[in-house]
Amino acid sequence: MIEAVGLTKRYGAKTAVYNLSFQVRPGTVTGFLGPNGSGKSTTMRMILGLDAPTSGHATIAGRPYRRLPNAPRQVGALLDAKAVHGGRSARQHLLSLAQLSGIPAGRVDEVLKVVGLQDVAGRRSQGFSLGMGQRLGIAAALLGDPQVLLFDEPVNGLDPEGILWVRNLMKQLASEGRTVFVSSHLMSEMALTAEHLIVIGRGQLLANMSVKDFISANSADFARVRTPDSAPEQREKLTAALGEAGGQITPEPDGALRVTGLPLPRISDLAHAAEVRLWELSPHQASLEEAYMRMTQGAVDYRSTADARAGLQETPAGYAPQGPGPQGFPGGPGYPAGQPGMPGQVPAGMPGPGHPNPYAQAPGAVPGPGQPPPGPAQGHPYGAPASYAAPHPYGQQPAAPMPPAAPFAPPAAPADQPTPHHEEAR
Ligand SMILES: Nc1ncnc2c1ncn2[C@@H]1O[C@H](COP(=O)(O)OP(=O)(O)OP(=O)(O)O)[C@@H](O)[C@H]1O
Repeated sequence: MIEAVGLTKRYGAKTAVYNLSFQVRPGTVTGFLGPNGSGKSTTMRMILGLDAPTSGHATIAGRPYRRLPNAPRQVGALLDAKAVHGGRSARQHLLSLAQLSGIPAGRVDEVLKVVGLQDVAGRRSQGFSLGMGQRLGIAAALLGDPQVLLFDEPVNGLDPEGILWVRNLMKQLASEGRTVFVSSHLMSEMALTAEHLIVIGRGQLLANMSVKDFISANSADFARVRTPDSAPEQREKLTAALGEAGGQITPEPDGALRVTGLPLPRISDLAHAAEVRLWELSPHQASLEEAYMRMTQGAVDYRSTADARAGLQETPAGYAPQGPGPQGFPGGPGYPAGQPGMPGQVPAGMPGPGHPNPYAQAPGAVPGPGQPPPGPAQGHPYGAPASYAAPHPYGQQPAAPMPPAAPFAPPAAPADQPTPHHEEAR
């Protein structure tokens, strides 16, 4: 199990992670979601002992990573697939990692097969595509057959076959009783891969709950209603009737109406009473992506000008932006003990009032209790040391039965291709 307790990380004036507490349990895939810059990588680096927390602590199997006996044999991680010596072949790279951790060389070919790189194992990794680099990083994480695995954006750059393979691999690793903690920006993918979610925004915990609960807590159920396209007056009549009955109606781009606040039978009765024919009356629930966008909309640092959230509904009624949150939300039932409740616990730099998410709507946003003023720059270089290579684990057990991936059709690049100096410097 991975546990974070009150994790806080400041880089000078920047609070990257604030008072983050959660547990990642074995046996399920736990997704780690958050907008760009929300602190996911920083959190993973603190768990892996690569960054020192400003306060709080993180443990794996009850101990800080650096105090784990045989840490490299217990924990595997993919943090940065590019942290590979480009002049080495995939096999050489894995062999050097294996040697450092006392892993038998035979394990290298096993993991190369698992990730589908056996046919390009002799190629220099500088010629690898993004997806091949990801596979090599995953191979390194699996090298020690570890019980605890952390993957930062493992499907980055993978094609659909690769994404499916990663999904199945994560699930299999979890089904073997391992702890699998995986960050991703692909919400649809996370919905298929993870059972549990930890969502952060601007370094703070936004949700810690099952995918199912996350979607239902963040989605306003709505009905789609369509009247005959050839009769716009019917649509207007229905809009008026539903509005009078207390429904909220939003036109959809295809001419349908999105109705909230009225149950389906009531909509049907109102349409009947108004003598409006319906071509469609269907119940809908938001996808994980929509639920995620709704939850994090006040905690996004970097946003495109064409707002992808256009068309999303306002915060659903009953979302309880003030007072106790829903199950698993800050201040709500099931929320992890020791987390700051809502309101008034928003640290400096967090969104202020008016944002439709739990933190942003907390009245009187103030620095967190006991939060010291920003300290001097911490001087933790973000890119150093070689990140995913940090925990190069190995378990003495025989290799876990993992499904091999389809091998790559190797690109035509000679194995002895000279390595430009600047590439080596990566
Ligand atoms: N070494 C550092 N020095 C200063 N600021 C840093 C450093 N590392 C991270 N940060 C800042 O901390 C915040 C969190 O960054 P982090 O990389 O952890 O986010 P993330 O959720 O992993 O982002 P992404 O999804 O874009 O990878 C960002 O604002 C980032 O700029």
